[in-house]
Amino acid sequence: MNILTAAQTRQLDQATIKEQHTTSTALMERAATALASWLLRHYPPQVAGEVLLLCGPGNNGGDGLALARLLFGADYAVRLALLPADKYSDDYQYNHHVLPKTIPVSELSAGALPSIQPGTLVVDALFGTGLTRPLTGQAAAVVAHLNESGARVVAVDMPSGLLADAPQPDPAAPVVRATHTVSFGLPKLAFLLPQNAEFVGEWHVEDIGLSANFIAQADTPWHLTQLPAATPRPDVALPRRTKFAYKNTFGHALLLAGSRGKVGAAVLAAGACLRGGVGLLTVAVPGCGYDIIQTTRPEAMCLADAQADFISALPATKPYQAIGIGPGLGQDVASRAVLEKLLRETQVPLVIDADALNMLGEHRDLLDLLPENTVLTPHIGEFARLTEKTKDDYHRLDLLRAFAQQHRCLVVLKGAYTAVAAPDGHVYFNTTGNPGMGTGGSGDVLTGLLLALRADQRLAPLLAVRLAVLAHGHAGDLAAADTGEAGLVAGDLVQHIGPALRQLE
Ligand SMILES: NC(=O)C1=CN([C@@H]2O[C@H](COP(=O)(O)OP(=O)(O)OC[C@H]3O[C@@H](n4cnc5c(N)ncnc54)[C@H](OP(=O)(O)O)[C@@H]3O)[C@@H](O)[C@H]2O)[C@H](O)CC1
Ligand SMILES: [K+]
Repeated sequence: MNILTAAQTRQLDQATIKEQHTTSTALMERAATALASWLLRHYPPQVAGEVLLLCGPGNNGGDGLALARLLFGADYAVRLALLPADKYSDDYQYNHHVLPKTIPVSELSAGALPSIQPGTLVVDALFGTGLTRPLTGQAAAVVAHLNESGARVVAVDMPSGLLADAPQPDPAAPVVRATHTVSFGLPKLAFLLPQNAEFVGEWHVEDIGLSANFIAQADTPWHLTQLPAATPRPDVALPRRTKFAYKNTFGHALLLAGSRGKVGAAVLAAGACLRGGVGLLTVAVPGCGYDIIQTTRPEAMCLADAQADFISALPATKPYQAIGIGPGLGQDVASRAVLEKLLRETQVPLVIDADALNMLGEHRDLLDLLPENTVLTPHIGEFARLTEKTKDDYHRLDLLRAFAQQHRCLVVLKGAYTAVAAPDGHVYFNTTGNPGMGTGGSGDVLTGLLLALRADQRLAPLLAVRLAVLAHGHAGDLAAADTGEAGLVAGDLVQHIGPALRQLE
């Protein structure tokens, strides 16, 4: 699924109107109907109490006016407060004209701020994708008043004051802190960035029949990776295994991992690789890890390094279709020499994680040795060590795209919406997973899963990476359903990889 800019959503409206021979007024009615049905599901009249709708002068406000009419018809207690402006959109004026006369309407003029009780449910229909500059004056005063009220806020399309696809020019300008943001057709880029979470709240997307063709062919570097069942046009799926598939199809992977006190990372990554469907797995660990791997992962073959505490030698890399290095590796200079030798010696698909990433960060010259389509899996801190300190999440996305293009690699930037950047600069935001996965070893599991799918000879590099990230998050969601988010441990992820992958077929 593509993610569009604010400007593209306006073109999407026009494309929909033309393609479906409908009108903007009818499209607004679809939006309002979707909003009303969302509210009926999440805040039915007896739960909502009084609903106060704050409406701006454009089509965001128009959505609010149309919604007020529908809620009023559904027996909600509705009150309106309108922001005065020197011009109003046509669809705003239409919905203002057809508003039931018995709905109380006040004006958000200078000094007259609406009374908002903590129990009031506020609908923020002040500004949406038409916002072009920071809020000032009366609009800013209303938003500040709303944020202080402690009321539950449902934002229409965007929390007012936030731009859909760019950083705030004035961080001091007020932005609505919404409990929920309900948008149409597809999420905005702003919804996927951690710095905006306090304003967006929990985001939802309602289908209002917007032109799927326009969305599909829109020119954008931003995309979503969704479960096949979650989208009418799945663009990632795991091919089913044919009867005559055999071990070589699914590859022989080598995992270089572990050091004294961190052999568990190797155990977790190995387990994930095996559960991820790899044909054969060989795990190279320091001497201290040999018995541990052989005992905990009998399905894997094991190579013990001559050194007891860390990996000091690179095994022969020829027999493998993919090689992973990093989980629990430690920072010993001998292990760094192994990484450098691996980079110099092989063109086999690589997955580089954790300590091995930090080694690349400290020795940037090694980046020039990365084979094409190498997979790097930094979290935000590791990415900063690979590039530079970033001023905000948008700047980090620019750096991410530039890095992937410069080094022709696939970068998995781990976070709430893990972003996969491809060598062509396109970015795919993952939509599965939960905060319970912020637990030790979760990254080791992802590395193992990435290694398994990169060893799968049927999968192109980008598809393998998107599927691994999707399955990892989905395994986390399946596991959290059993253990709860707090109780989730990385081993639970390994246990749920099989069921997660089955839902991607
Ligand atoms: N397909 C869809 O997603 C649909 C979306 N709909 C809704 O339409 C809005 C977008 O409506 P639009 O009229 O383009 O703009 P807004 O309502 O967001 O803003 C209204 C005007 O406010 C002015 N503006 C911009 N920034 C500020 C500011 N900081 N302070 C004051 N005023 C501001 C701006 O006009 P200017 O000429 O002053 O720039 C805006 O035009 C979308 O969000 C959805 O809610 C459709 O209803 C259904 C389909
Ligand atoms: K809004």
